Amino acid sequence: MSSKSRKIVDVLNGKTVSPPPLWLMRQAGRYLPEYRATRAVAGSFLDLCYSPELATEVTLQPIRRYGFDAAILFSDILVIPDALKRNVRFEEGHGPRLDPIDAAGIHALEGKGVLDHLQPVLETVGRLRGSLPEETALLGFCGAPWTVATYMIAGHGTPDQAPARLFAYREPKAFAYLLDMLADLSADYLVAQIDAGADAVQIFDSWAGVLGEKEFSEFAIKPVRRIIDSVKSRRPQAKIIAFAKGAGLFLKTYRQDTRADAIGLDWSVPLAFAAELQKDGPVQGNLDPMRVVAGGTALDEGIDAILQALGNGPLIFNLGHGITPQADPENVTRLVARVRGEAR
Ligand SMILES: Cc1c2[nH]c(c1CCC(=O)O)Cc1[nH]c(c(CCC(=O)O)c1C)Cc1[nH]c(c(CCC(=O)O)c1C)Cc1[nH]c(c(C)c1CCC(=O)O)C2
Repeated sequence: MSSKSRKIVDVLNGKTVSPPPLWLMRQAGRYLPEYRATRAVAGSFLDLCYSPELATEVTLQPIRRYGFDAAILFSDILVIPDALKRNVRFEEGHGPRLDPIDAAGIHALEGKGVLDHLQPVLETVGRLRGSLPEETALLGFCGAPWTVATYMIAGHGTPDQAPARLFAYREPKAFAYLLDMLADLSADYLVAQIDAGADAVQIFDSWAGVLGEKEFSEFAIKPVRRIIDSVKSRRPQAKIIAFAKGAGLFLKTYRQDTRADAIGLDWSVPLAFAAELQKDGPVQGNLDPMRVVAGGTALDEGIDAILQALGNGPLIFNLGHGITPQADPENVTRLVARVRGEAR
């Protein structure tokens, strides 16, 4: 690798970097006109995910425009269920749809061909490492088993993941089998992304916040720990960010028990608590994406509060969840300048 170190990797190694490096969850997406233009010629959303040429292009778009410190592979957490033949599709205005799975379906899942199916995504990772500026980190990712399982069981997004919570109580054996299988496939997938050129990987547990205490331990911590142990046993240098949205007070034990190098924080995490969490290691977050829609002083004040509370420790500046399609690209320009201290 290069002699120049990538700032996000430095932070993941526990260093304080000032100003903090930044990237935004969902930084390649519908708020960007160039993304919408590529999306329009790509066919379906999954066609875009499986086209190394177009997926590379949309990954690079926000890097060209804003010079973020990291690019995140353009793909989706649902490519694993797609590789498991769950008939994943993205319908305009409806979000993802899958064939809902039951206990018998879970035991019939066939994991063998999954990495072959994901070969185009791994090719995208390799192309990206060859096209990115030397100083820009490349992040790979996967969904956490709990969040991926919620979509597989319900067959679509729901406000509270009631179908998956109910299934977990009624069919504990099948559910545990599904989480273990997703964890093992995800670990293999992350190792392959690292080998293809990813500097670090993020595990997205977007639905961790609907779990009770015991369930958080069983369904959020345990499978993510299984992924991290598996990846690190094979690639000891691998750096892993774990983002459990809505995990609140569980975040302290989440970091300790998953052994993630950094934890992602959503915007509901109080900054004083975030500073406590930062004493145990690097944190990433946590601006409310609506502040990027609002712009102006709402944006500036949100940024300043995070920098003040967390800027003197290991921090990767990010949003508390993905940027939304309503965000004005000009507000992102303003955000980048302010985080980098160019606008105060
Ligand atoms: C739960 C989840 C999914 N996908 C993902 C998560 C976890 C993070 C989160 O909670 O946001 C992760 C994801 N999805 C996407 C990325 C790309 C990388 C990035 O820029 O962050 C990443 C990291 C692209 C995408 N994934 C999706 C889009 C929009 C689809 C389009 O362009 O037509 C993008 C850019 C589609 C998607 N994919 C998913 C949903 C619920 C949707 C529909 C929501 C929507 O329409 O905004 C599942």
